[in-house]
Amino acid sequence: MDAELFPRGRREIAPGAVHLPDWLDAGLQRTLLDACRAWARPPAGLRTVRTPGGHAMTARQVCLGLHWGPVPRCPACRRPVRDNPDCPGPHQYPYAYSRTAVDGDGAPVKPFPPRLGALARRAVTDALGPQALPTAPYDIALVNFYGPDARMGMHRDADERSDAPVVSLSLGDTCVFRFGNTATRGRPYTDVELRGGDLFVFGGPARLAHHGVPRVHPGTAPPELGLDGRLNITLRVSGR
Ligand SMILES: O=C(O)CCC(=O)C(=O)O
Ligand SMILES: [Fe+2]
Repeated sequence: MDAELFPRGRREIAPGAVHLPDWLDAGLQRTLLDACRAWARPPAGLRTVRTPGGHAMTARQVCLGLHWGPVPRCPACRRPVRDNPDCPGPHQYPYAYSRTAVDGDGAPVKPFPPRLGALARRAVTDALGPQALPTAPYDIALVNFYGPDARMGMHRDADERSDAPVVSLSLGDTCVFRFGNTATRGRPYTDVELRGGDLFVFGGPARLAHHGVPRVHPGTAPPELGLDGRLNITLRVSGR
């Protein structure tokens, strides 16, 4: 028997941030995993992202719709513009969206599949209600693959021009998802266990909250799925 001591149900982690356990049924998890495997293949496939500081992110990533990644450093001062607001260089942000895998093989980004847009709208409706649906369509997917030692540091999803809720789907291994506040990368935050099949949506006052993945629990994926590791699919509206 595998009874939960504390049954997992819908939980509001912060105003506008909702965790819905077991939102994806086994068939949809399988379908999404197969699709992720296809999206991960070149051209414009899975890559290692380097931060503007030069560090390699441990979660590897592939983008659909628009490619998210670091822009080259400012040619004038060689520093990310975020660190030097007076820099005369042409770049405004250390990360930006582009139509090609600029920090990968340079190929055009794969198109955003309409069925992911429909899934995102269903997710927002279930988590936050139909009034939270954006007028603009969902048009960006980031697929993150986490091996046993991969993590993601605290950050905000702040490169979009839309305040539409972010939709996050988990497949495979369980992780600790840290959901914090809009002001700092530190406390207060809440650690949420995200398992394969779970949905997490953050919008409204939580849209620009810091969040990250401090830990993945290797070997916790449901064996029947056939995924060694964790996949996260993050769906966003670019507002372009
Ligand atoms: O893997 C996750 O659950 C979070 C991913 C994330 O925050 C991102 O891609 O911006
Ligand atoms: Fe994020």
